[in-house]
Amino acid sequence: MIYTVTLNPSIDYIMHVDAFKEGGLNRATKTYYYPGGKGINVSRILSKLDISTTALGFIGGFTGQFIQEALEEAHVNHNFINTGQKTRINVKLKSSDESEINGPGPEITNDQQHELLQQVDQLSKGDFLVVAGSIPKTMPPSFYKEMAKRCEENEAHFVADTSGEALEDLIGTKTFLLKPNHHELGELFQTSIETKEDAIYHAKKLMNKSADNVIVSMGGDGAILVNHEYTLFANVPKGEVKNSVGAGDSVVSGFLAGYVKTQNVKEAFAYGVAAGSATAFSDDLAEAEYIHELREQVNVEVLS
Ligand SMILES: Nc1ncnc2c1ncn2[C@@H]1O[C@H](COP(=O)(O)OP(=O)(O)OP(=O)(O)O)[C@@H](O)[C@H]1O
Ligand SMILES: O=P(O)(O)OC[C@@]1(O)O[C@H](CO)[C@@H](O)[C@@H]1O
Repeated sequence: MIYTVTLNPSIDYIMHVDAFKEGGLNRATKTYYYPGGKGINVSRILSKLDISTTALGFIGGFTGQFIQEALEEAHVNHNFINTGQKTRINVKLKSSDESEINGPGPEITNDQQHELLQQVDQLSKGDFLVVAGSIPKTMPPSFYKEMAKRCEENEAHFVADTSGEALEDLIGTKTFLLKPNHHELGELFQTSIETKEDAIYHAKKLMNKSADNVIVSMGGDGAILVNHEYTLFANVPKGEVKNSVGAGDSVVSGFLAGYVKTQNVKEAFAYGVAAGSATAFSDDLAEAEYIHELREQVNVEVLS
């Protein structure tokens, strides 16, 4: 089973506005509501790809109720802890540019944190736990590391798509996959990543003997994967980028779906990149058929 954790889920409220004017009255031409948060997105795509998944995390209020109902409609299992406070709404404004306003999220008590850790303790050997997204301010940045340690004890695979202090904290902790984008990797090592060589050098530093695989996505410039056997580069398919929300989450889902189906890291990597681009070229998260179609356009090169 692949479990995902979203500590700070959201309703993603997508607003399309022609020629947005700051400080003026703008009227949206189209609006959409989606269940959001990075872990939830990973679960939604896995489910589209017929991979069994359960979404965990904290949820509450009418917004939390909406998310649970939307996940049920999409046949995504969930087992959230109720915070008794409203889950946030994140605004994604699509005009000539994409702008995002993400809410802060609720306070999570020590008891609620403990309850989530107890759920993680129930994982079995071979399960996957994917943690992705921001950590609410009332929780320690080391919370992901605590979950990773518990996964190691249970022989479950730990996967993280995070940045900043939470990512730094995972260096030296056993993980199956880390997936920063090149900006997040640069920020971690206080540098700017301009080339794939820069990305490879710093991905290896992040891998630091304890991560099995590190993927660094570089938007339209492709992606690299390093592990203890080889270094790979994947191109991205060509297309019109419509939506970056959830593209990074799609890379993680595609990789895991490919890995669970084939046990082959190269194939999983190609599938992850195809899934990322399929979402980037769609209005919402990608559909399975489109991911399969784009997979044919992704070539994985073994660099060393
Ligand atoms: N211009 C593009 N052309 C094709 N694919 C793209 C493009 N931009 C992004 N993608 C796809 O989306 C994936 C993730 O993009 P990116 O590297 O920007 O990660 P991210 O910043 O984590 O994503 P997100 O914007 O969802 O947070 C890429 O690996 C690629 O598959
Ligand atoms: O505020 P966070 O937790 O960093 O990111 C949350 C978020 O922007 O990430 C997802 C896309 O990756 C969206 O569904 C959601 O709104």
